[in-house]
Amino acid sequence: MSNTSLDSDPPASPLLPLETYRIKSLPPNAYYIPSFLTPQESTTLLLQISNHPWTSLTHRRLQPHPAPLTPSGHLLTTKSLPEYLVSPIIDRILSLSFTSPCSSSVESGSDKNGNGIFTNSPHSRPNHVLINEYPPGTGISPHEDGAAYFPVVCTVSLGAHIILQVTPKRKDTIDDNSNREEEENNPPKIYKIFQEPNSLLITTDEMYTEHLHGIEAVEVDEGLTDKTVANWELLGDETKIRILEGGGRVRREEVRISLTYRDVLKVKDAGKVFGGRVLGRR
Ligand SMILES: O=C(O)CCC(=O)C(=O)O
Ligand SMILES: [Fe+2]
Repeated sequence: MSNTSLDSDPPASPLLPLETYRIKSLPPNAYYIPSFLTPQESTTLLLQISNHPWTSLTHRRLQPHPAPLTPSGHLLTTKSLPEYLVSPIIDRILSLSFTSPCSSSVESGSDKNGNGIFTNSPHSRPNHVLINEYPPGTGISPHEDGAAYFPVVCTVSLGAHIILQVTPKRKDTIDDNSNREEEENNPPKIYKIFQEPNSLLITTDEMYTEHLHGIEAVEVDEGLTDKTVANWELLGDETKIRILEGGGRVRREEVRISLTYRDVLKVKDAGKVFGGRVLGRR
């Protein structure tokens, strides 16, 4: 007789309405969900990821699923996302709701067309996942994700913690000396978001369109306090204790892997692209 309680780890905590996870100290809008995946789910996912080929960049590696975007920002493929990237992550993302408790629909995704984070996106769900691998001491330069995507990014972190730095985009001040002076006197605010392993970070709206994000290429993150970490209140107790005991310094001891879920606006079915002519819209 099988006893599932013996061979599975405890289920992920029921998801609460999105508002519960809002990072209140940030411009609108960002949400941070600790323990979005269970340790067992994260181990299984890491194993699946390791079975697929990586594209190597200078300091890090990545996997675009189901395919890389074309230079013009199109998703051109006949494939859809593999099942291990859909369940449980997309099901759970779609079950997150702005209005009602969503614990009963966590696995079925039954709330997906209600009042969720992808309700107004063209495909009503993420259709692309970029997996990035960061060995300790590596990062990603400040950038914006741009117009190829619906402005919602859902990032799952695995392996090790990382600090995402978010900063308002500079206004165009090239010929404006007074603005330049003002910016020199008031350096732009840098927000730090501490991403624990197995967490989900959602950024959207002004956070997506008016800010740059990046990760410093360091082995030790420093200056972390309840004042400098934007999502301090949403962190687990163990993490807070680790930061406090380290005097605001935390070493990145392991490789961190992120899965970035987005809805690419323009999708073309590679099977319908013929002689350079697109016969189907999606
Ligand atoms: O790894 C991350 O958390 C950020 C990745 C990122 O910014 C991107 O893929 O555009
Ligand atoms: Fe990005």
